Amino acid sequence: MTTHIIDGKRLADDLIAEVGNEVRRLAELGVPAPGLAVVLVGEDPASAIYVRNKIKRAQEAGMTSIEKRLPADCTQDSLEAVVEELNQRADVHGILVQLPLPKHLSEERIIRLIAPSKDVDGFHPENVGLLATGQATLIPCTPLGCLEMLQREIGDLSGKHAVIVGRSNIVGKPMANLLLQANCTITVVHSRSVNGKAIARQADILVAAVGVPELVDETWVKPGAVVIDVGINAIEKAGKRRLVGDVNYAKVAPYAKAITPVPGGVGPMTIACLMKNTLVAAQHASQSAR
Ligand SMILES: NC(=O)C1=CN([C@@H]2O[C@H](COP(=O)(O)OP(=O)(O)OC[C@H]3O[C@@H](n4cnc5c(N)ncnc54)[C@H](OP(=O)(O)O)[C@@H]3O)[C@@H](O)[C@H]2O)C=CC1
Ligand SMILES: Nc1nc(=O)c2c([nH]1)NC[C@@H]1CN(c3ccc(C(=O)N[C@@H](CCC(=O)O)C(=O)O)cc3)C=[N+]21
Repeated sequence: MTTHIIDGKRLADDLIAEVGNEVRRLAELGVPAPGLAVVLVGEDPASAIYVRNKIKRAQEAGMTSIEKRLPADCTQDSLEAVVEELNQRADVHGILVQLPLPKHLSEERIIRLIAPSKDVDGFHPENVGLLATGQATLIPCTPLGCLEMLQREIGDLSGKHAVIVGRSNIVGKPMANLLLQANCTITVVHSRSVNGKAIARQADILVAAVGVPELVDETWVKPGAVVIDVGINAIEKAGKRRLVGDVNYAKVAPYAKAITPVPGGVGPMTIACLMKNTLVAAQHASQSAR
């Protein structure tokens, strides 16, 4: 069996080029460039890299971007003031607050404060509810990127058994909702599941979003399954820092019909979907201004 390696980097480049074309088309009609604001609290180096990537990709797509940095020890009030200012700004169409926040800050309160129409992460309870009822326009970027890759790989997903390992609000739960809407049969496995591995082995589509480096090996995978590895874990190997997923790629790849690599899989698609969501938010803003 030859395994298809799903090239998330190339798909992301294509998607960003498409978004860029639409941004330029709108500019010719006099629609202002979509604006993305990224808020980063603290100095976490990994977060800083993602934020830099997001800003670079926004520029590639012809969007404006602004970065707001706050110190790790900032107050809840000062962070809320930043979000409120961004909510008011007409040139900002998308707001992303990089998570996780330092422990002393309330993520829930910050997410609720972001205007739902600018919530390009799709984390506001209003957008979560719209997703759950099949009415969403702003869908969480990571699950959206995974769905796009699955549809390109498989086509119609109807009737496929999808097992999602992980039930976080940012990946596992919205992934389950999206795949349910795509007519998959869904099972969600988490840390309290009994024999999650045996359940995973029944999957036609296996999505790993666990945050445990290389947890999923070949004993979790039915031969011929399509495997999506959401995990991004920095580990030390032979004295060097390296990124690995939640899937043991070398062990799983020979059995999978198709698999996403790390890096170069879900990560770049997440950022491309963020650009797509920012465009969608800007289009809505220009329609409601008319
Ligand atoms: N590529 C991208 O763009 C993104 C990548 N990520 C990466 O994806 C991974 C998951 O992120 P996120 O969802 O935020 O992580 P969380 O830590 O929020 O959630 C992890 C989930 O995995 C479950 N879990 C933990 N250990 C096991 C286990 N041994 N067996 C079964 N389930 C387990 C937890 O269960 P319980 O709920 O019971 O605790 C939890 O539901 C991370 O590696 C993260 O870095 C995240 C976001 C975007
Ligand atoms: N509000 C919020 N929204 C998020 O979407 C969000 C977040 N907070 N916090 C952190 C996680 C993580 N995340 C990644 C995005 C892109 C890559 C990415 O581009 N990865 C590249 C390589 C990156 C590298 O080399 O370090 C790849 O996998 O090929 C990774 C991880 C978004 N997240």
